[in-house]
Amino acid sequence: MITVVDARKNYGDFAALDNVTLDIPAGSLTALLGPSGSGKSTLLRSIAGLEQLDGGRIVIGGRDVTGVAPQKRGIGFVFQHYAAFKHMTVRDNVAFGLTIRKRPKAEIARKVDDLLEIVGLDGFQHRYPAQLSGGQRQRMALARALAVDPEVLLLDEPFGALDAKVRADLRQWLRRLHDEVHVTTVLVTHDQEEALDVADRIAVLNKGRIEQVGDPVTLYDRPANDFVMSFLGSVARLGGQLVRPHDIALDRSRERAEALDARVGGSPGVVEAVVERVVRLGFEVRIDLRTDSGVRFAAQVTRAEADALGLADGETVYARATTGPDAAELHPALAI
Ligand SMILES: Nc1ncnc2c1ncn2[C@@H]1O[C@H](COP(=O)(O)OP(=O)(O)OP(=O)(O)O)[C@@H](O)[C@H]1O
Repeated sequence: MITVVDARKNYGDFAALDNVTLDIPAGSLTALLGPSGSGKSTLLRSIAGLEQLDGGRIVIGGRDVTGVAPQKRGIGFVFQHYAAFKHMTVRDNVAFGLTIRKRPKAEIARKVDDLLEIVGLDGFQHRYPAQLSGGQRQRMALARALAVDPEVLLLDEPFGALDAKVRADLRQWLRRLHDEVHVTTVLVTHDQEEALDVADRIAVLNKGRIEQVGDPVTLYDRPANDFVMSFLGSVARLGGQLVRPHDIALDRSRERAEALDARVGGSPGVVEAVVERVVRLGFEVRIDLRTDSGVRFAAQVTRAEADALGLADGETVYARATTGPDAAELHPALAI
């Protein structure tokens, strides 16, 4: 378990961390998610001891490490841009932490072989970092960080420099690795899809403060505020209220829309809009809409629903939210 208590970090007058308190459970894979400049890296680097806090405490596994040097905190760290010794082979890079700790040669050899297998790099022992792809280098960096059996693994946008496909593959791989190795892992990312996909807990940061902490489903379904809601996925503003595009239903008849809407507590009401565009996204269909007053929003429906509506550009529809703030439990009843 990592506990951050009232952490403060200032750069001049600017509070990069503004009294952050956070518990990171042992064995979890926790994502620190937030926009650029929200303080994610500062928090991660403070846990690592690479930044000194101006106030507050960091406790790792029951030990207050606030004033402890980074190399004595029992952490492994992986950065966005791999930091490897270019003149050393993959094997020697992974072995580095063990070699400087003067561990017996046989133990090092066994451990490095095991780790290279876990990260899918067996057969690459004798290559140099320049002979690896970006994704392979990041996996090597992970093996190196894991070699010294850290209590905590800290990852700062480890896949940030890679292209989208490799990135998606590596996060699946990280999830499986974590299920195997179970080391308490903290991942910094600004990508909500990455956080929702890989983490079992997410802490959402904004302007040096924590907005909400929870598991992905809770954060997505019950965001604490508008910031968390918009940051965790696309949203539409319907009658002044934020609604997810797939929580909007469309009707051609105002009467029917109003009758169904009356059953949703706290709903923003029925909004008349004109179809600007119908975009087929495989199984789902996005319908771009515009109200009389020029407000644009999108609804996302299944293909079957879109076909039943038979919408074309320029037609008028009546939009309503299928979930309201006080009536989430009504949602299934409305799926008619
Ligand atoms: N050494 C520094 N000196 C001055 N300001 C800094 C320093 N390091 C970070 N900051 C500021 O602190 C704030 C938080 O930075 P941090 O790197 O933690 O953000 P982040 O959420 O990780 O953003 P990104 O996703 O862009 O890396 C930013 O406004 C940044 O400009």
